[in-house]
Amino acid sequence: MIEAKGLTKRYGATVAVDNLSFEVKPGKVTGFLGPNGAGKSTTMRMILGLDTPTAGDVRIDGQHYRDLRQPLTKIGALLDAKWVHPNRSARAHLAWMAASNKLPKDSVDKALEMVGLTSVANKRAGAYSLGMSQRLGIAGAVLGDPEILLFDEPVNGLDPEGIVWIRTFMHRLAGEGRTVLVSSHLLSEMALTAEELIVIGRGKLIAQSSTTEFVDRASGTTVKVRSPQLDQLQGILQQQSLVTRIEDVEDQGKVLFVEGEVTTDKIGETAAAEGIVLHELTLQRGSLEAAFMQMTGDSVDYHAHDEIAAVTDVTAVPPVSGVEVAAGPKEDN
Ligand SMILES: Nc1ncnc2c1ncn2[C@@H]1O[C@H](COP(=O)(O)OP(=O)(O)OP(=O)(O)O)[C@@H](O)[C@H]1O
Repeated sequence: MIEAKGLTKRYGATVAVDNLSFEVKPGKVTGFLGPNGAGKSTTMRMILGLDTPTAGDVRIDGQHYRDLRQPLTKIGALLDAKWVHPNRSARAHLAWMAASNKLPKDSVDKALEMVGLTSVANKRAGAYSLGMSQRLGIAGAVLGDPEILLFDEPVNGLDPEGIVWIRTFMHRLAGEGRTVLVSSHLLSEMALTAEELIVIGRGKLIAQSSTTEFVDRASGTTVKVRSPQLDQLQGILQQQSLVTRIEDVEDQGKVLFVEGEVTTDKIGETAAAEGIVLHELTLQRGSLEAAFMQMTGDSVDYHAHDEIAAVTDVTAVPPVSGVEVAAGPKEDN
């Protein structure tokens, strides 16, 4: 488990992280979200002892990083996939990491196998594609078989196949009972990857909850109903003080939408009691993009309004390609 209490980091006049408290629990993938400059990387660096908090504290299973005896066996991290020496092979790079951390010799082969780099392990890392470099960075993170893993923007710049691979890999690590914290700008991808979320803005905590709760709280749920007796059903639901509207939907005809605190069970039972035929009864959730924009709107430092609008407009892209919420594209390396 990772536990931050009142974590604060100031760089001169800039408050990068502001009195941040959160917990990252084992057995789940926790997404770490926030607009550009929200303080995600600074927080991750403080967890790893690479930056010293100005105030507050962050601990890994009760200990500070600097007090861990063999850090790689407790916590592994991917912060920057391109920090490997370009002339070194993946195997040589991992062997050096393993030796300097007194890890068993077979840890290198195990890590290469886990990330699928065995067949190219002797090639120089400088010739690797971005996807292969990310895998090598992840191999470094899992080398010591740690219980806790941090990944800063692991899917940045990857193609759809690479993104799906990373998602599956994160789920596997969490399924093994590990604690997995992953930051990303790709919200639709995070919606598929993370069960839990920590959302920050301007260094402050905005929300910590399950992904479903976060989305439902910010954007609510709607029940969609298709029926040949829509007007009759609408009348009955309105008598129950439910908020309803009927819309013409392309290729579907008239559709009834019921908003607010309502379940498909309740509507189904009401319809059955009145002998109303239903052709469709579906719970519709808001998107993580919409919830994120709503919750972090005030904490975005330097978005132009038209940039936010542009981002909102592209939320219909397929899940795998994701949505970039940042004000500008992040560097791939
Ligand atoms: N070494 C530093 N010196 C001065 N300011 C810094 C330093 N590192 C970060 N900052 C500032 O702290 C704030 C938080 O930055 P940080 O990189 O942690 O945010 P982030 O959420 O990771 O952003 P991004 O998504 O853009 O990577 C920003 O205003 C940034 O400019």
